[in-house]
Amino acid sequence: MNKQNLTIGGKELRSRFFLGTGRYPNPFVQNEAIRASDAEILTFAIRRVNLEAPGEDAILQHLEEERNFTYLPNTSGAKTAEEAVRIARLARASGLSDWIKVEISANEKTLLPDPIETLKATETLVSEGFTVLPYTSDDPVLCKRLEEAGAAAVMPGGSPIGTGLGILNPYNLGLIIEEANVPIIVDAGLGSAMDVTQAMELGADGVLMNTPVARAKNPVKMAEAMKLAIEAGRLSYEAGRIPKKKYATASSGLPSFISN
Ligand SMILES: CC(=O)[C@@H](O)[C@H](O)COP(=O)(O)O
Repeated sequence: MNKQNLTIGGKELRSRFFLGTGRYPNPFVQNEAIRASDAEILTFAIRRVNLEAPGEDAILQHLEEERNFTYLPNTSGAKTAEEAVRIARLARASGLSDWIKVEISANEKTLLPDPIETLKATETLVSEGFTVLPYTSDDPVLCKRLEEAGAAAVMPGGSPIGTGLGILNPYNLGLIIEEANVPIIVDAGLGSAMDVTQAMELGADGVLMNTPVARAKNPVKMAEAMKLAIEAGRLSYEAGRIPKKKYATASSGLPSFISN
């Protein structure tokens, strides 16, 4: 079967796995998990990076140099559009990337994204030439507005960051995917390979995860499990599942190519 690669901001990606770099037990495990995930896009909080010398940074210096990663720095910690825009400009000025994950939350308890500030920041950063991937709530109207504002991909949450609760509203997510003309990446709240497969079978173009890999008992094995779940879910989506029915049909009947 012909598998189509994902393209974001004009860049063709071989992997649909977006991986966070925080909270691993140590840099060695982080590196092995990244390798096992086969992720190409790595995200990290800009506020945790030493922007004076990104090459010597504690997070980034451990990443294998031979692999060709695309960095997706994120604005986590920002509480307003103004703060997020300032952080993004700093990251670009220090040579990190002009790809930016807009992440704005004011509520420490839920870390849910602020929809209004997220839209404002997206509009500003798009107008400044950034490739913008906003992390947002799973609201179909808002996701459409972000697409119209020029987001290169839209990233609705499955559930709050770090909860591992999985996809709380598959109905909304299905609508978002159905309506979208840009890639939809499910970002945050996934906990297991089952959640990932569900996201991909709903038709998501990719998933972004950090906690379920970094905090697993064995992050390297979990990174591989998530990679396989992404591939299986995508393949199943492309193959087209059977419709759900209320009553049984004997599966031992004659094949349709004989009975017809
Ligand atoms: C690293 C990052 O960007 C997180 O803020 C992201 O939203 C992932 O969430 P989980 O940690 O729940 O996978």
